[in-house]
Amino acid sequence: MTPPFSDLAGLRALLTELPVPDAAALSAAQVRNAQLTKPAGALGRLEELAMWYASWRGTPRPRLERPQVAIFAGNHGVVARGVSAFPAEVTAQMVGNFEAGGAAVNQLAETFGATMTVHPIALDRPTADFVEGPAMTEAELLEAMAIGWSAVDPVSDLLVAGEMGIGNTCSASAIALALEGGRAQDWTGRGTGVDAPGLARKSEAVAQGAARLGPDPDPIEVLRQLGGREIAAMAGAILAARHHRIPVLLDGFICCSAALVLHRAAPGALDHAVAGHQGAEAGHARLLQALGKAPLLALDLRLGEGSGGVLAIGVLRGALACHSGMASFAEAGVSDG
Ligand SMILES: O=C(O)c1ccc[n+]([C@@H]2O[C@H](COP(=O)([O-])O)[C@@H](O)[C@H]2O)c1
Ligand SMILES: Cc1cc2nc[nH]c2cc1C
Repeated sequence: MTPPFSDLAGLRALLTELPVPDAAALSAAQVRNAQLTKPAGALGRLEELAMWYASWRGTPRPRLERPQVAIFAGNHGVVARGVSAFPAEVTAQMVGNFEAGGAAVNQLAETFGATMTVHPIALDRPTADFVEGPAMTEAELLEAMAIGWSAVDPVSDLLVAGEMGIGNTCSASAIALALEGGRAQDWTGRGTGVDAPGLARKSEAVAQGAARLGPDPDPIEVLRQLGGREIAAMAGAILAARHHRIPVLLDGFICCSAALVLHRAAPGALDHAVAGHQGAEAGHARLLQALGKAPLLALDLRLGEGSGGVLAIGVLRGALACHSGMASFAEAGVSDG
């Protein structure tokens, strides 16, 4: 679907008029939750999860039928500094692997019944090295965000935004540092497994890139200056999902850096999103704290591709099956204490 913005002013305007959850569906779901055959609260966070989902879908007894995974790929100029364990050509090679069905996320998407689309963005045109200057022009940022927006199928009932991009943990760390502050080392991890000298180069690049922006930078400008195309596309996709009232399961460190941009640009911009997992990348736990999100899973993943978000579909599906399928005390003839 064509994005309803063609310039930064239009994008900023959208962030001020975000759809809100359906209050009537939420209260009906709360009433239903209280009547189900279990001790109050016994399904723990599954109860919250089901009611959250009901509120965004506008129905007290929802099912999850059309989950969508959208994977975005981009290349990064900063890779020339030796900040990744892998060369940049792996990005395009993995896109081929996604298209052929051979990546981990293909198997996970199939396991959890999600459709999957792959969106390589200008792989032959890496972003500029963000240590030296802006990673993207305004037009490039808008193009990438529009690709993300358009990738979201309005009839889907769940979105997982995933990514592939050699060097993108460096970009994600710089975004986090610029928006949250602290020390570059706190936000910088090993990504695909860079060695100690590479980690030192990466941390230095993160520090220098964020320092270029000065204190309290504008979040959308941070995305343009330090982001990658796939990160901008994920931000566009998460925003589109909000527009269509499609709940989102966030993936790993890079996905969460895209989410952070929206979170800082507009309070509540991630109310339709839940953290699918907490990964092993240094900085992800801190990033989730900054987002105020508790993860559903913690499996030490550090893959990206949307993998942790897709795995969490199973948890959400379980929550919805209980909420929408269980009998009430009255229906089952069980004394409600
Ligand atoms: O999602 C994560 O938390 C995550 C953590 C570490 C690595 N990755 C993936 O690894 C790639 C980036 O790693 P790097 O070392 O090249 O910056 C990129 O393709 C990501 O999908 C992803
Ligand atoms: C092989 C490989 C697969 C990936 N999937 C996501 N990021 C990746 C990085 C590499 C290097």
